[in-house]
Amino acid sequence: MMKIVLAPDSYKNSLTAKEVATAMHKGFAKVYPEADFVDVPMADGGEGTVQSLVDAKNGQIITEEVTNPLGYKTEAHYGLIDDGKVAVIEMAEASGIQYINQFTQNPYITTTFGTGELIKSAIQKGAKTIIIGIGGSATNDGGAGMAQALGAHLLDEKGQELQYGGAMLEKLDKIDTTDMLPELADVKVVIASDVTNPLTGPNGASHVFGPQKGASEEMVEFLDKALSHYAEVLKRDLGKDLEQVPGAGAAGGLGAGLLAFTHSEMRSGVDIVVDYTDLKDKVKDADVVVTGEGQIDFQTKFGKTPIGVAKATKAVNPQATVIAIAGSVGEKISELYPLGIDAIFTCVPGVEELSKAIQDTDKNLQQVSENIARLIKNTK
Ligand SMILES: O=C(O)[C@H](O)CO
Repeated sequence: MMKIVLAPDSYKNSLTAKEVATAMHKGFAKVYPEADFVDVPMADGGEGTVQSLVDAKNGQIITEEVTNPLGYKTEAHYGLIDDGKVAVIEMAEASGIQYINQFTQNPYITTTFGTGELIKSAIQKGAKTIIIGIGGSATNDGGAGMAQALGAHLLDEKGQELQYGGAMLEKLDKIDTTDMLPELADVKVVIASDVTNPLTGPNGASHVFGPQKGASEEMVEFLDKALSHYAEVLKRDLGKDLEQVPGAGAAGGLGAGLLAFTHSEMRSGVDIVVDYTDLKDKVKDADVVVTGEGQIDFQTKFGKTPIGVAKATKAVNPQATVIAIAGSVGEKISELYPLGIDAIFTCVPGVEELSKAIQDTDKNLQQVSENIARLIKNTK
């Protein structure tokens, strides 16, 4: 029997990954009603990762009141899967750039405290592994707020707790971890970072991502020095030398903070999702694997979902046909063929307003999926 696996990412501002998979499934089922279908919502550690993993694994969404980057209360969500043993968190839920605007943005004071509160909530509910997608942040605090929410004391010369924000790190004199959540010792943190920048320097968090969070040139210099000082104290007090580690500069240095204060490792986001959804097992006897994302172009090769799905499939089943369907197909997609995607299609039927294309995505995806299935059937 024909086996067809539908393993797309979400289409941003349009459909969740589960909804995309369902639309593809419906289109293929018109031509192959008897086929063995497996829908696997996918993600790459970015926006939508919590929803995709919760959908793929029949998990649960948890809502918590936490501190937003500006210090106000907000509601944020994370996921629990595998009977609550694994939590899935997107840091932007609590500490993302959507919380600031041109009037309120100020990376001197924005904090990752809320991300720490989400981690704490998950641990208190029994999670032993935390998958955390980092990026899209409003912060430049090196994950200091996150560490404080988990009980670390970041003290100044007078032994006073540092206030929120990246600028305060300049005053850091001592780190005391004795009051940190004891359960942290048995928790593994798996970090999916959106970039590989180091913590400091010209390619570091402050220089590259500070301006988008409201840092002027002068602020960038100050924040970079503050993070460098923070890195020195992390090295001295926790024995972790993180300043130039790839990904340490992600999410305003939250990468460094997680590596310093938790038992953690950085991995490619899509590889994490491939593992937790058992994708390789599901595709190993598949005839056709369909993946996709809202916009596909040569940049997809830098760790986006379709390439992760294609590589995972070809590693265990080189004979399978891997097809990608996207809303928009951009430049140099030929760079994706040697990486395992056999053919790429757009689901947009013609020149039209973006809003219309977004509105019709479900219908259009079904249509193109049916057409692809008809072609496959005809050539078999
Ligand atoms: O949050 C940020 O600073 C950017 O997305 C890079 O991680």
